This record gives sequence, C-alpha cells and structure tokens, in this order.
Amino acid sequence: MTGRIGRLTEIDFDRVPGVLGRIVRERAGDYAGADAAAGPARARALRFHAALTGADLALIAEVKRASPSEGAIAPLNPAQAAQAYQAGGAAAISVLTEPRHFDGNREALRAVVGSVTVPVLRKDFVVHPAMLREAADWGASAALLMVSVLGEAVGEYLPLAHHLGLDALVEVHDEAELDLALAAGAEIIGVNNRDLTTLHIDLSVSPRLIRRARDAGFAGVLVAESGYRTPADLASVRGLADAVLVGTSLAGSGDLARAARELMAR
Ligand SMILES: O=C(O)c1ccccc1NCC(=O)[C@H](O)[C@H](O)COP(=O)(O)O
Repeated sequence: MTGRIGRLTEIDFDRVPGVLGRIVRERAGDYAGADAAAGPARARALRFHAALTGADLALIAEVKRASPSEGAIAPLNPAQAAQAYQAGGAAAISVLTEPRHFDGNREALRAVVGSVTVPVLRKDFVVHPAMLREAADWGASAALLMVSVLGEAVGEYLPLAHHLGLDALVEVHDEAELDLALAAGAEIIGVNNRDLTTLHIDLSVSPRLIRRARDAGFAGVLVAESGYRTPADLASVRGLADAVLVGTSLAGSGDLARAARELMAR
C-alpha cells in the first residue's frame, strides 16, 4: 500500500491541559507542514510485542537524560546506557526523542538501535504521522501513542503504525482512556502512573487499570509505567502486568546494569 492510509482527523491540541499540553503544542509546531504520507507498507516483525511476552515481568528500560519532573537526570551516552540496560536484563529499550524537556533526539535513537539486539521504542509525543514514519526510518521497533494526546484519533494512528511495520505502545492514565484504547484495537497497552498534566505519581493506577483491561477480556500485552524505584514498588504489578517501563530511577543510578538487575530481582 502506498500513499496516505486515509485522511487523518485533525486533532485539537489546545484541549490537552497542563505540562503535557505545553509539550504537545510545541511538538505540533515542530511538525507543522511535515509530509503526512504514509509511504509503502513495511513488514511487521512484532519484535517489541514478542520481547514483552513469556517472561515473568519484562523490563523496558528508558534512556532518559532529563524530564519536566526532575530537570537534568544524568548525561547518559545513549548507546552505552542501552548496552548497560541490556546487560542488566532489559527486554527492550525506550529512547526519548523529545529535545526541549527530555534532552532526546534522533541521534540517540539511532545510536541505541545500532548498539543493542533488543527492540527499541521511540518515546515521544506523537502528534503527526511523520513522527511514525521517522520512527520506522530510524530503526525503532515500536512507537508510543498517547490517548491523552490523540483522543479518538488513536484509532487512526494505530493502523498507521502497523502499516509502517511498528508495534504501538498505546498509553492510558484513566478508565475513559483505557476504554478508548480497547475500542481502537490496541495490542499493547501501557498504563502510566504519572498524571502528565500535574506530574503526580500514584502507583495504584497501573494495577487498577490492568485489572479492568483483563476483566474486559483484553488478551494483549499490559505495561505498567512510571514511578518504580525499588523491588517492593513492583509487588503491586507482579502477576498482573507483562512488563514495566522504568526511566528515572535507572537512568540516575550511576550503574545502570546493576540498577536494572537489582530492581527486577525477586
Ligand atoms: O517524566 C516526566 O516528568 C514526564 C513529564 C511529562 C510528560 C511525560 C513524562 N514522562 C514520560 C514517561 O512516561 C516516563 O518517561 C516513563 O514512563 C518512565 O517513567 P519514570 O520511571 O518515572 O521515569
């Protein structure tokens, strides 16, 4: 299939509140006028999906040099950080590519893809189809789609990601967003414990929404995201989630392989 896969609904980013709203409006400005054509279909390897299934609780370790919550975290070399995470048992690597608040960029993603054998997630605030095309061009296996940002349009971005050969981590933070992700046909759902409008973290959000997804008959992959610092923090999602996504506590640890190993130890 070539060209556009249908015309995408225009999204009103002014409706997104707080810190998240500011970031997505900046990203929308960055991509204003970018080419929205999907281009040819690419084969789906489903590597990210496969990496998160089968294990007791898989780790997606994040290359995160800065954030709105913390400011500067650590001046990581992305390739070295990713190699350390892989050595520490990570099943996949998440790389932030947002430049203003997370000190991310394309080079970081490409360097990570070239230095590890595990699949790589492009973690950014996807507001334009070109961002998915870039993710595929740069070698990512998956991209993040946030229901809080895309709203019902997540149902259009999801097939576009798949058309480009990408898995999609569809992120939610409350019941309404989860119901939208399920209706859109998400195969991998991430539940973020962090309220991205206020930056408040509540570790009870993931177990609550993961139970709701399973009760609704969801048979796909469920990922608990944000705020995990100690093995004890993970107790509430062991046996429920397929994977956890961890950034700050690992990135700021000084010994990334050891921190990954110790966090996941039972
Ligand atoms: O981390 C932030 O401060 C943040 C602020 C605004 C939007 C997104 C933000 N983080 C994105 C993430 O979801 C996390 O990087 C990821 O889940 C890892 O979280 P953590 O382990 O708490 O760093």
